[in-house]
Amino acid sequence: MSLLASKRGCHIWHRRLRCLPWREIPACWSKTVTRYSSSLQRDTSLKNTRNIGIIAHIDAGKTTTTERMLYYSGFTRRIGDVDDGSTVTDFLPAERARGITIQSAAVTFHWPPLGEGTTNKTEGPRSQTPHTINLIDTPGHADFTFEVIRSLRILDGAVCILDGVAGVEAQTEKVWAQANNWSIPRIVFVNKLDRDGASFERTTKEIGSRLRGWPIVCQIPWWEGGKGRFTGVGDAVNLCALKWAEGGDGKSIKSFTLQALEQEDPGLRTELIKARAALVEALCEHDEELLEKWLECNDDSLAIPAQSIRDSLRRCIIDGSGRVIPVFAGASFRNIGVQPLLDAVDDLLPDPTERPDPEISLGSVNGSLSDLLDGKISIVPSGNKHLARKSATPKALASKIEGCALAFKVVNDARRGVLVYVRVYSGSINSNAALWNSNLHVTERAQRLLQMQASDAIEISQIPAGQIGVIAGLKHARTGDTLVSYPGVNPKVGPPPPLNALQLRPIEVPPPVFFAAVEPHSLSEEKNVADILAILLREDPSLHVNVDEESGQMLISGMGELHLEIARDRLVKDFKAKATMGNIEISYRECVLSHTSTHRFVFDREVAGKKGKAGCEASIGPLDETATAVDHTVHRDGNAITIRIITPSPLDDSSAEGPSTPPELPLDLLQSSLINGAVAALARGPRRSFPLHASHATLTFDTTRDFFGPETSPAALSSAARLAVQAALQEALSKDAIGLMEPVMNVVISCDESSLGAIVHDLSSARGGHVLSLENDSADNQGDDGRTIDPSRIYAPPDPFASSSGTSRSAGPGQQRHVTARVPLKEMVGYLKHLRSLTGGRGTFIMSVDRFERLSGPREKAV
Ligand SMILES: Nc1nc2c(ncn2[C@@H]2O[C@H](COP(=O)(O)OP(=O)(O)OP(=O)(O)O)[C@@H](O)[C@H]2O)c(=O)[nH]1
Repeated sequence: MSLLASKRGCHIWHRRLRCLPWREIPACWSKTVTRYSSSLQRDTSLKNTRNIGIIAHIDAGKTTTTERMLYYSGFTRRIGDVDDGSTVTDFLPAERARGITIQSAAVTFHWPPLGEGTTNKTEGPRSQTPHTINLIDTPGHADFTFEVIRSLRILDGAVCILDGVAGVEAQTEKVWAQANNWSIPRIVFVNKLDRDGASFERTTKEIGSRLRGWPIVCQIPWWEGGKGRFTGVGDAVNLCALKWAEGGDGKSIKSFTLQALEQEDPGLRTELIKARAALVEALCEHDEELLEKWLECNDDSLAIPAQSIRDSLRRCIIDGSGRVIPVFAGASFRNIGVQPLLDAVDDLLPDPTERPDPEISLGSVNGSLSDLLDGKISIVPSGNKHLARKSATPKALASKIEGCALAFKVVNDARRGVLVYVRVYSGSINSNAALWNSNLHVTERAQRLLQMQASDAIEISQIPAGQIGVIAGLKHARTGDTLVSYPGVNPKVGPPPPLNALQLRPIEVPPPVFFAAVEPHSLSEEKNVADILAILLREDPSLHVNVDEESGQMLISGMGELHLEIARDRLVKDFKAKATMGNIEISYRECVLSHTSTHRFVFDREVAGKKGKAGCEASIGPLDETATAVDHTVHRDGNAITIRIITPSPLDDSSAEGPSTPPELPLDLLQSSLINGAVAALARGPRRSFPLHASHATLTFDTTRDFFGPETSPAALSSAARLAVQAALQEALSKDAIGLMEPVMNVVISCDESSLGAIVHDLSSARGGHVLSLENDSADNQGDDGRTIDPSRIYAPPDPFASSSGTSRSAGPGQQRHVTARVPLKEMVGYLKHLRSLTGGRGTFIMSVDRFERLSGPREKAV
């Protein structure tokens, strides 16, 4: 019924304007289809799968665009609205209340919708075949950058949405650079072109100057009559223009050929021909194949088939270097431009098989997953006599890996419990498989596998390599953990070492710089609050919780004020914990200024009704980054911990490397127990209870002296290590050798030339900052790989409103400047308000932790 109605509406629209027949517009752009269900056969072919993310600055329109994508794909029956809190992807109450995306939501849909398009086509646009699109919506606020990075590493491609008014913003640059690091192929969508002050030309030039790649304009905006309402786009790839019906749901679109444009809008036609020439010329600079085609066509850029251009665009972006950036235009809020953008996702972005092999780490060994599976990485540890004797080859050991997946998101679902989103990298994860968590060293069963559609789910039996899915029922897995299916092993010990330490695409969690105390309202509520915090930590590993051993006080720390405010909302409003969160304060650090003597501690106490006894010796000093690591050294939270195990000289096996520990105390268990104890001691400094930083603890365990048979349990070892390190810290305190450190931020401020002086003065005089650089958009822009982007060589259609609205920012007082500075975090608290007043509301900034710096005398007193 709705299908008929929508078609009829379109026909009327076509007749009235005497343009092209209905069939010229891809059917999928306008039909309403029913949502797919588990009974429908899903196209799981990897060639037709796109794992993509949407990245951008806060408020650029990611959620608004996603909602349209879901609507046009037939996934939803109405368009959700960010402003009235009815979106599908922002489904946490805190997200809906604030209108921002906090956690990236993953959603699967098809484009074109299933049942449409031609299947099994061997040539022509890929977008004529239904593709499974796994879409990850990522947050744009700087406090959640870590969430973006975590999502980025599992993506095969990304759509970067820019606000056509604000242009390229600081956060976009930051996420763009991260996407370069992960080599993610990208296309850009310039959104909000309906708004006053929008400038496609300026934004395109900024893409060149600030994102440091060559923008290739694939679509140009269509302003009604050249200067009127934003009504559609000119498509330089397919040589046509698309006009959206005013005020509709975006399904009524008229297509005009170049010929039809002669009558409809000759100005647009002329510009479209220019755009095609510029597109071909720019691509030919990067792609020999297209150059040959162009020569074959006698240098006639209009004669080159659209498919050749699509293929060339694909080739140019597939390496993920960002050197070529296809640019599309639209206004998703007005429902303009989203369907061709979806086509571009199918046509230009890669499928999982076209992506580079994921990197892995196995303890200290790094490599790629396929090298591991092909037996090219030596994984038989020389000290492991058992494996060596069985002459198990690396290939034989690795080939037993049935599936390997990365948990990229954990969500607590009110109905289904904790859901773990995974991307599978090899083999498959099967329902009910035993999964070894190589971060936590536990085995868990994948009780149920689901395909998520934002808040809806379909049960599936398998998640194959290349796909994204959800595992329900896991009790431990956290965001960022690697899960390995390795049948036939003891669930307690997992795959043979070092496979039990296999990590996919490991990333570092940045240090938290704000903290707040969490006070449960009653003693009986303590356990509940601790459980809820544990779920929040599983969801977001950039949150940290420390419980003070002595006072029992819980401290939660995170990346920014908003980050902790959201954690508080989740705790109190979503989970209904009876607890109060105290003021959000800066998380300073303590550091050890000189080396202490060694302190031995023998722990001898009953723990949970079991006797525990273990000894350990510890000393601590400042961290020397230049020193070469000896013994077993690990780095945790900015500190180093060295474990020395002293054993009687090896008796039986002179070829064995490393100390031979008592059989009931395997070396890795001994080391990890001691490390856990040291980490706990370093989490709370002796002077002001701030965590230690830049300190180096050395722990010695002498098996003849510190080992007491079965009583030396992991818990006793950790306690002995903690108390020995604490004793060393107390010595440092008594010698006045504990200093304070503060987080110093790397700040990038974007402002007009006219506010630059006031900002720089304020930063360096009032805030104790150091200005590092002052850039402008027209500066000589050299990319990381040394490529220089000359903005004057970038094609972009002229903006009809540029001169009248004064939006040009290329020269004069309106020119955009970017101030990079290092400023203590303390001086940046509440800075946005101040910046707004200095810049008449136009300035924006982003910041990230640069380092911790020792506080000087007067600043120390102010803490
Ligand atoms: N005029 C206009 N407004 C838009 C357009 N796209 C989005 N908006 C508005 O811009 C605001 C931000 O849109 P969102 O979709 O929430 O932006 P976002 O990028 O998801 O923001 P975060 O989730 O906070 O990162 C909302 O008020 C939208 O209605 C557009 O094309 N034109």
